[in-house]
Amino acid sequence: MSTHYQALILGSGQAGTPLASAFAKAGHKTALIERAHIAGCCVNEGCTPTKTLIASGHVAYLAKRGPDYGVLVNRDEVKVDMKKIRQRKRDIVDSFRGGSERRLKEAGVDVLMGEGAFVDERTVKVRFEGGEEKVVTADRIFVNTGERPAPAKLEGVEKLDPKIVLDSTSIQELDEVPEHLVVIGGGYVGVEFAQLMRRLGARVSVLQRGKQLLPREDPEIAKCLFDILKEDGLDILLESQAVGIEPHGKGFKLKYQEGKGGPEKELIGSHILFAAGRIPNTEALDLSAAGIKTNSKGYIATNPFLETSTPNIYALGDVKGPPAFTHISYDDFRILSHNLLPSSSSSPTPKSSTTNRLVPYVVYTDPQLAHIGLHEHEIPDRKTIQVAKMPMSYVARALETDESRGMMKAVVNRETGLILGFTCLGMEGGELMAVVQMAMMGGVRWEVLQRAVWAHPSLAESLNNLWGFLE
Ligand SMILES: Cc1cc2nc3c(=O)[nH]c(=O)nc-3n(C[C@H](O)[C@H](O)[C@H](O)COP(=O)(O)OP(=O)(O)OC[C@H]3O[C@@H](n4cnc5c(N)ncnc54)[C@H](O)[C@@H]3O)c2cc1C
Ligand SMILES: NC(=O)c1ccc[n+]([C@@H]2O[C@H](COP(=O)([O-])OP(=O)(O)OC[C@H]3O[C@@H](n4cnc5c(N)ncnc54)[C@H](O)[C@@H]3O)[C@@H](O)[C@H]2O)c1
Repeated sequence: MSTHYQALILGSGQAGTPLASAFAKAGHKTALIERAHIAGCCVNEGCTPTKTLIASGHVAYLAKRGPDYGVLVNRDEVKVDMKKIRQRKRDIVDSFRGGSERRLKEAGVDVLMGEGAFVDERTVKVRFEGGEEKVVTADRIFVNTGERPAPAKLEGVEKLDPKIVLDSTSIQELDEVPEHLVVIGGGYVGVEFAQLMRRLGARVSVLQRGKQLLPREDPEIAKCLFDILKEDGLDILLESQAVGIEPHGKGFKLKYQEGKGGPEKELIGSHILFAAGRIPNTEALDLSAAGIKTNSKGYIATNPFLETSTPNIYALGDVKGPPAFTHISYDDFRILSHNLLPSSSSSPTPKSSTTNRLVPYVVYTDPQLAHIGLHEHEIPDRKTIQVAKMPMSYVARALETDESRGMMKAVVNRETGLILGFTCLGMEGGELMAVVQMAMMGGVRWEVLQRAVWAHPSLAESLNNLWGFLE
């Protein structure tokens, strides 16, 4: 016999988890189906653990730079304890996940720890670990099943010891620093882990297929990050493609083509990290049984109200395609709870949607790469805009801290003075970007920021000076 729910959530991601609590608290009979762990990728294998590990990497980096600040340590004696670093990461993840589990329980959500698959547009079958199954039906179904790392695709990879073939999840469980880590892919995952492992003491080589790191970023910013990572001792091979791999001692020999049409070369490494993108968790769902359409890349197609092609089925977070960020998934939760749960306010508000949503993000390299709005290359008519660029070495706070690598760049509308986009590759770039985000949200012209009184010596103070570079 099936159990009927008013709201059924598939996947405990960054939208589904709070949505389940919100529905349950509003008095709806609600269930959440999760096949691996409550709180999804972000908490268990994404943002939380990586930013915790990166904090250890930052301390290692600063410890080695002690003498630059007059703090006398022997650079060569700075050692890392990978088991301790991993335990610190595990503890923080456990505590965050525990918080999510507790909130679901307190809200009265039925949590079903198993894999969900559609039977039809109202029915889902849950398969539990032991093989038992349960059928549930629901008035509304929300899919928040996220993505996972694209599988390692390289001729010969199956012959390697699986312990040295890593993805963004397994690399976080290493108990020692790799001797020579080769990273395939220079996207967000690739650059964050590459710099982290270098700081912890590994030799690191990055193979990036495209002609710049982080292909979606402004080329000038990407080049600036490239130079910073090179300065930190990373080998970065652009326009390079892995061709094949074979076991070599305890590690491997990687054959790759360097540069477009360049010669075939070899690289000896101890561990290989595949960071060449992520794929949606949709196969297990049997979407066709519920008539849910996907786009050409396999992501669930939704309209701006997050409705799928099947009435009363919604998709949230990464499973509906990029941008794939926790805060975007969380905003999907906000949109649906606003549209579907009656508000306590007496005056009705318009339906929320994803239309014109601002998408800020931060890549947690050091310095951080933070961005919001449009890039210069995304604006078709160059005559309508003005661009300002300023090196971080003009920022007093960055100089005083001796973390002045990087640059910032803003794009404004020439006529209205409104800010269209802002990037900061600089220390605490995410915090500075948030200041500009506020201005963009409020429709504040750049001149207002130029004239504002900012506390000295804050990073925000640089917003007095940046606009002097508008060309
Ligand atoms: C290494 C790494 C670092 C990242 N760092 C950041 C960062 O710093 N900042 C940021 O904003 N974003 C970051 N991200 C991206 C971020 O983690 C995701 O955008 C975020 O987790 C949103 O995911 P989601 O809500 O779509 O679902 P997810 O968090 O992916 O959760 C989906 C859940 O669904 C479950 N599931 C899948 N299929 C089924 C099924 N059939 N039945 C039941 N359950 C199922 C999965 O087990 C999972 O728990 C990072 C990602 C990675 C990999
Ligand atoms: N700080 C953050 O917010 C953060 C951190 C990590 C991940 N994420 C999210 O996760 C998403 C996925 O990140 P990702 O880095 O896995 O994917 P990605 O798609 O951003 O980057 C993959 C990179 O690999 C390269 N590539 C692909 N195939 C290759 C090959 N065969 N050889 C060499 N290079 C190859 C691509 O050119 C690209 O640069 C991101 O887009 C982001 O939304 C966010």
